[in-house]
Amino acid sequence: MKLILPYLKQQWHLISGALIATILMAFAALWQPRLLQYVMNAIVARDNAKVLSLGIELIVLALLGIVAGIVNTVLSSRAAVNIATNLRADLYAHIQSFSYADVEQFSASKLVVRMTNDINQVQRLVIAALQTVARVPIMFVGAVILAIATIPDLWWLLLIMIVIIVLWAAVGMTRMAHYFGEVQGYIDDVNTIARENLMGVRVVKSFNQEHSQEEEFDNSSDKMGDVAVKIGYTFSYMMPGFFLISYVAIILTVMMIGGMVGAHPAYVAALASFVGYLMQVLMSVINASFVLVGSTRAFVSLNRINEVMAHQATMTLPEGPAENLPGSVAFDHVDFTYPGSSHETLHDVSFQLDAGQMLGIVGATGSGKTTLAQLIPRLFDVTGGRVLIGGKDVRTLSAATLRKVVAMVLQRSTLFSGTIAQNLRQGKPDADEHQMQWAADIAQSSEFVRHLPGHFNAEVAERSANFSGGQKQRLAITRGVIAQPEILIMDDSTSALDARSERLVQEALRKELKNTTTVIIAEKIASVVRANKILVMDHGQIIASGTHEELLQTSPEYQAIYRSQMGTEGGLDLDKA
Ligand SMILES: Nc1ncnc2c1ncn2[C@@H]1O[C@H](COP(=O)(O)OP(=O)(O)OP(=O)(O)O)[C@@H](O)[C@H]1O
Repeated sequence: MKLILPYLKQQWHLISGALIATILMAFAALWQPRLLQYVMNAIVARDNAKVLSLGIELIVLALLGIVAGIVNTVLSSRAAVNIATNLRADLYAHIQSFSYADVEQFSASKLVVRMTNDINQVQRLVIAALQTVARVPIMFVGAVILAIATIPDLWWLLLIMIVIIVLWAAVGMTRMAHYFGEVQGYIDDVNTIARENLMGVRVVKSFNQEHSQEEEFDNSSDKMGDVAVKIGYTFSYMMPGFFLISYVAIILTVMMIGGMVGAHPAYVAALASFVGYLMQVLMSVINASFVLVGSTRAFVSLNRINEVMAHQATMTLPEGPAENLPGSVAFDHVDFTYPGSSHETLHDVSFQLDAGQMLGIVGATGSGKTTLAQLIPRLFDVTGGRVLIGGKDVRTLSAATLRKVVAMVLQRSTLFSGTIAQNLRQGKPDADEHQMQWAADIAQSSEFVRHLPGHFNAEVAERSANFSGGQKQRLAITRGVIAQPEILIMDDSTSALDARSERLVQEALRKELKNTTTVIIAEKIASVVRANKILVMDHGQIIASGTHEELLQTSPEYQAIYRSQMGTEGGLDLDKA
């Protein structure tokens, strides 16, 4: 609740208007049975003039109720939408401050559900609350008082009906609250499965996995459906139960009044009014229980949003302007364990690289190459030792400095929907066409961009589905080099390029980015053969380092990798490199 209070305060004018309107609605509704009673009395007394004036009063009251209802709906919807929009914007901004590890901890699809479904629940709660929170207590208390004032002798009947209805509502509500909590969990599951399947649609299709994926989705969806059926079932017996209780109360009222008419003839005219109040008491309890049920669902959502909002980014980068730093890199006895993992992924990693040098990293799959590289732009913090750029611990560098000095190109390059130019400007916001062309020439992407309609203004589809793997990698390299970073990390980012293109990229990098330090993670030895230093990784440790020639003499592991690639594309290419 604390989470939503500031948002409610921001909308106080709309909320006050909605509450005033709902209070007016309550009073209009409460007065109607009483006026009806007066009309009955006037009819019995054959006072036509009074019947007419009371009739007009009834119509005016009904109109007032309708207008107040419309005003309430408009204002409460607007307040709820504003609150949801502001909350969503703040949630999104907060998630943006998360480190890579934080996003992994929650999982991307769960964060999306928080921003969509959970916020919608809160929006619905605000609307329901503004429509009922003030009205229900007024209606309930007012109807009870007016019912007793109408036929004081039947106070006990009213009391019994209220107790039974409240108990009945409590039984149903407890069940519903439980089911709604369950549904929310299943929504998360269904979203995760749908997201993974749709994002991996090519794999699903190529492995003919549609059927098994469908089964998995259906399984979770069925569980959600089962709970929804239970919710429907609970509704289906709760509502008739409410009406049964009220009909029994009405029959008892009529029977009781039948016995009292002798002593109180006015009770006949009061009957309709009393029954009207009985129904209003009933409706107040039903409305209150629905809002409470709805709010348990929304409170689950609020808690889930709060969980994200309360999560402080595990890593914050210092604020400050972008510094100029030389591109030297040093690892000083670095240990690293992934958050939540029980074993060290990197152990005692130390090496030094001067500005402008090229570092190659090779090693078996899972040996820690990517992990090592991720520590340079500080995607994660070391758990022991230090990573230094230009002689400074990366933990002391501002976000602006780190982003300016280091660019990282990943194997699975992510391009965003929009245009090629927009994607390239993520690397350099003020990049002009000339600079784009220069970077594209280095990354060997100018040839295919030239053939696209609109060239750099060509469209990039969602998940860059309109580009091949090699084209995506070339564009990602273009984005990486466009700002001429001091340090360029290429994590297996030429794997989809043919040997000739890869060699051309490397030659262009050497020629155009002479002062840039390059860190190249590669499967193929041919990709790193010209490096000033090559690290051979195994189980999170550097087991050998040196130049290609040195390693061929000294490292059996390097020799083994080299031999395994002889005669392959990489091995053949090595001779030409
Ligand atoms: N986000 C993560 N959370 C927990 N463990 C991880 C995470 N990412 C990687 N690992 C683990 O860390 C180890 C090193 O992974 P890393 O990706 O650095 O290897 P790699 O040498 O780059 O492998 P490859 O050549 O296959 O890309 C692996 O055992 C992997 O399972």
